[in-house]
Amino acid sequence: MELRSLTKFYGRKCAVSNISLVIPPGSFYGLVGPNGAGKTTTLSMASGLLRPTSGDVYVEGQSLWADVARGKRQIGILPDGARLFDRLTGAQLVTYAGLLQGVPRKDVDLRRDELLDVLGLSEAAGQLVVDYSAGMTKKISLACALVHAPKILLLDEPFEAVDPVSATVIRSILTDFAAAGGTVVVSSHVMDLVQRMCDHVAIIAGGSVRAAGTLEQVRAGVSLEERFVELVGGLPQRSELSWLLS
Ligand SMILES: Nc1ncnc2c1ncn2[C@@H]1O[C@H](COP(=O)(O)OP(=O)(O)OP(=O)(O)O)[C@@H](O)[C@H]1O
Repeated sequence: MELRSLTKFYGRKCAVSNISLVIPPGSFYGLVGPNGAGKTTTLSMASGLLRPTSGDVYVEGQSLWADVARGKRQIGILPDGARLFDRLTGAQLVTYAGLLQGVPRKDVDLRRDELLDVLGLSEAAGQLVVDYSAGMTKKISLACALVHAPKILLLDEPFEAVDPVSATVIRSILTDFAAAGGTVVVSSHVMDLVQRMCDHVAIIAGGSVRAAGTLEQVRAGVSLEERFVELVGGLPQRSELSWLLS
């Protein structure tokens, strides 16, 4: 997958400016950056959810935005704060996602049950998604992203609100997926996690790429967190908050 000169304006606000990234097949790619850096906007444009102001995304050399429906069949998406059909049960939602992607009914049934089991959601399968916790919602969204067996996974904050056991399960699913030749892109604020999990990383700040490449290239001999602070800027001066501490 390749992002070429992606730019997004929201009205007069430039959220993403000329972002280009080459994401090699089979890579586990981390997208890190401070709040408001443009990670969600970038991932949304890369997933076919948000039309770029300019630039394009190429999947296996073909323009995503020339035929979004075709591109989306190859991509599994975990959008940040996505609106789900949350009056469906978890099982119904995954079934719906699979059928929508054209997966045969018997395969959907099999994959859904396996995904719910692996993600620890079997018991909640018959519960409405609106009644799920934040972590359960994240996991059911991930099941929806995986059910059509895409080649590329674009996951916005997949570990946010997820308990440590589920996070380990998700990490191992993603690692196996990448080892089998699939491409995974995750955004995260957790540097340690990205450093342990990803083989490539891009640091984004202020809507543009500050560093990108293999983890080792970007780290340049220090920890990812140190490199991040170095590139994004130092810690802001904290006011005394005397009113809070008195
Ligand atoms: N729909 C929108 N309308 C206007 N501005 C927006 C919109 N969505 C995002 N922005 C702005 O674009 C910039 C990038 O936002 P984005 O959500 O892509 O950042 P992010 O890196 O994902 O942040 P976070 O880590 O906090 O989730 C921010 O300044 C944000 O305020």
